[in-house]
Parts: sequence; structure tokens; C-alpha cells
Amino acid sequence: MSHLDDIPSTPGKFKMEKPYFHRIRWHSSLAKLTFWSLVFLGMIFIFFFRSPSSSPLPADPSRRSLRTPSWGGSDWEKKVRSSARVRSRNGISVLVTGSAGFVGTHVSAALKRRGDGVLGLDNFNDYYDPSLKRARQALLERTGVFIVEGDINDSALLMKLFEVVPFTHVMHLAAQAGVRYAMENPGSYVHSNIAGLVNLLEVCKSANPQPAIVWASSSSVYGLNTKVPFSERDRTDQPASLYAATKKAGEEIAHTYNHIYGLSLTGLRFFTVYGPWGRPDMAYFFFTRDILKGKPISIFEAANHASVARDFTYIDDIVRGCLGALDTAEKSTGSGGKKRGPAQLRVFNLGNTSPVPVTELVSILERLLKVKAKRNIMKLPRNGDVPYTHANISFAQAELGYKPTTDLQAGLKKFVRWYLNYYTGGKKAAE
Ligand SMILES: O=C(O)[C@H]1O[C@H](OP(=O)(O)OP(=O)(O)OC[C@H]2O[C@@H](n3ccc(=O)[nH]c3=O)[C@H](O)[C@@H]2O)[C@H](O)[C@@H](O)[C@H]1O
Repeated sequence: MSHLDDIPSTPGKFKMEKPYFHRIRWHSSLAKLTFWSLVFLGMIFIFFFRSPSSSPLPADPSRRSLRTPSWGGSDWEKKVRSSARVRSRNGISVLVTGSAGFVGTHVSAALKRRGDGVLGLDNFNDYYDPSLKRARQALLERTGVFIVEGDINDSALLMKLFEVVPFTHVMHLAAQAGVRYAMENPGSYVHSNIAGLVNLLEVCKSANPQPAIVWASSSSVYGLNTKVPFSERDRTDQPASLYAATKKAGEEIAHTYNHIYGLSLTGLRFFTVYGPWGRPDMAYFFFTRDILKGKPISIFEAANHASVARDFTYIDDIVRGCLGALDTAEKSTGSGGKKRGPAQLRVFNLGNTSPVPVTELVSILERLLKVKAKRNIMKLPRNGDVPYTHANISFAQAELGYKPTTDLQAGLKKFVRWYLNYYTGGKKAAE
């Protein structure tokens, strides 16, 4: 909706007065006309000075979200119940937020496969191509997972979902992802990663029974930490991006809800997750697209020409980590919004323990695509990126049985196969 639409409708106010009207009346009309003209000009002024391009925080950071999702009604409730129905002995019923996202789709499918009840929730925003999210949704629908269209900031919707289904677990993956985009749209990070998280926890704390919650934190919380490999005991108070700061804030918020309300909370610090059905905003994904198009790619390097490297982690390994976290999550201890005893609070690294330079990532892609990349080496910009990540996963190994098995070469092979098939039917280079 245009901001100009906000101008109150004032029928008749601008109507031309007839000349034989009383002088005083004429003066008053002129005054009114002047007044409304000024109001009109004022609105135009406000519109331009509050437009997203000139404002650091967009007036409505959720503007890219589906604004008025339709939910409710008996058919809708039937679909919700059916999707969330547990079909295996000792299965769990899980609300998966961000289920049309990359990790959300894979986790939802894996839970469904083993007979758990799964209900998805996603706002289908256009941070990246929503048609990819729709394709993931279609994939999940075929496996019996229904995705409710809505935002985690919508308390009424969340309360309704808990009224219809007494979820035992929440897998909270809905978030504003991406390190570099935080400089473009900081408000969207606050909206999803802070306000959205708090809203979800508020509803969870009041639910009866309270669910156990597993949620996506990020390797980026290690920020400027230089001690490697990164251990959960290392400092995380030097975030290098607003994205990282909101994820770190999430970890502190989790502590609060665990402390006050007895919510069982497990945060998973994902390390640069990649694979089929991945996110087009991530380097491995758009490098593939650009290499195929013959477009140059920018490869960042750290100070003194040092390589920038990432502990790239394959999606199937991450999914196993997520399921391990759900399966070992203890029950929340509160009821009626009140804590009844101490509850579980955990944070785990989910990485691959094997950092690979971005230059090597590009070489692997060149071999798999059989196309030489046009490499444009440039200094790591000050955009929130950190030069290096490396996970110590011994804690996740001990507690969740987490053990990654896919190296970057094998994982990218699967990604490239999916990419070519999805975008070109395996025949020609992608658009
Ligand atoms: O682990 C995380 O917590 C995060 O992982 C991911 O962030 P990153 O590790 O930064 O992944 P990604 O953008 O793919 O850049 C990969 C590498 O390519 C380099 N890079 C990037 C762009 C470019 O043009 N050139 C380049 O060299 C770049 O410098 C980097 O070294 C998720 O996006 C994020 O949401 C969060 O989950």
C-alpha cells in the first residue's frame, strides 16, 4: 500500500465553492484548501524521507512477508491435525518453523519419514526466490507435511496452532539468515531473529504442555574469536555482523526463558550448511550459477593474501544433528506459564571439523561443472564476514551422537547434480 493512501479521505473538502457564496465562507474555504494542500505536501515529504532507501530501519521490516495469510476454519484444522499426527510408536509431534527454508525442508522430511508428526510454518518471504520455497513446499506436501502460511510474530496464529495440536517439540528454524544482507535490511533481523523468537517463546511458555524447543543459532556468534577450533566454551561476545548479534541475543533470550519459565531449550550453531535445495544467497550456490553463466565471481581473501575458509557442513549431517538434538531434548518443566523445576539448556556446534578455503570450493565447483570460473580475487570487505570458521564438535558427538560423514567434494557433487536437474532438467546451463 502506498503511503499516500494514508491520507484521510475527505469527500467535499476540495469542492469548488460557488462565487455567490458569502465572503467569509469563501475565505474559510480558501483556508481549508490551503490547509489540506499543506497536509498533502507534508505527506509527500514524509513518504520520501521515510522510504526504505533513506531510512536505516525500514518502517515495516516484515513487508516482504506474506501479510494476510489465511488460516483457520475446520478444513484448515483438519489438515493441521493430520500433518501433526504421530504415526510411529514413541514418535514426537513437532512444529517446524521455517519449514519451506533449506534446513527446515530437510528436517521436516526426515522427521516425517520416521513417523513423527510434523507441521510446518513459513511466511514465504522474498528474501530469496519464493518459487524455490514453493517447490520445497510441494516436495513436503507429497510426503504429507502441511505448511501453514504465517509469521512467527503472529501470536494469535501460534496460539491457535498449540490449541489444535499439543506439540511435544518445536524445531525453530524460521529466521532472517545471511551475514552480508544485515547491512542492507537490519530491521528484518530484529523482526525475525529477536521479536519473532520472543513471540514464539512467549506462546511456548504458556502452552500446556510446554514443548521442548530446538532452534538454529549460528557459527557466526564466534565473531572475532581467534581461538580455533571454536568450542562452545569460547567467548561469543564479539559479533562481527548484526546477523551474528541477533543470534547471540537469541542465545541469551533462550537462557532467560529457560530460567524463568522452565522451557527446555537447545541452540544449534550451524556452520555454513550447504547441499541440494540450498539457499541461493549463499556463495556455493551463486558461484555455481555465475560460473555456468560465464560471469565473474568475487572471491574474498583475508589480510596478507591469506585464504578465507569455512567449515562447510553438508545438509544430511546437519539433519542428523537436529534429530539427535530433538531426541535428547528433555521435557520442559513449566506449566501454566510457571516454572516447576530446573530445565535443560544446551548449545552445540554442528560443523564438519574440516575448514576448506573458498578458493578450493571454487576449484571443486569448476571440476564438477566442467567450466572454468572467472575469478576476481578481492580483499574481504567490511560486511560482517569473518575470515575463518572451524567447529570443535566433541560436545555434540558426546551428547547427540553427532558425527559428520560428508566431505565438501562429495557434498558439492550432490548439490551440483540437484542444481543442474532443478534449473535445467540436467540438459543445459542454468538461467
Ligand atoms: O555458519 C553460519 O552461521 C553462517 O553460514 C553462512 O554464512 P557464510 O559462512 O558467510 O556463507 P556464505 O555467504 O555462503 O559465504 C561462504 C564463504 O564465501 C565467501 N564469499 C562470499 C561471497 C562472495 O561473493 N565471495 C566470497 O568469497 C565468504 O567470505 C565466506 O567465506 C550463512 O549464509 C549464514 O546464514 C550463517 O548461517
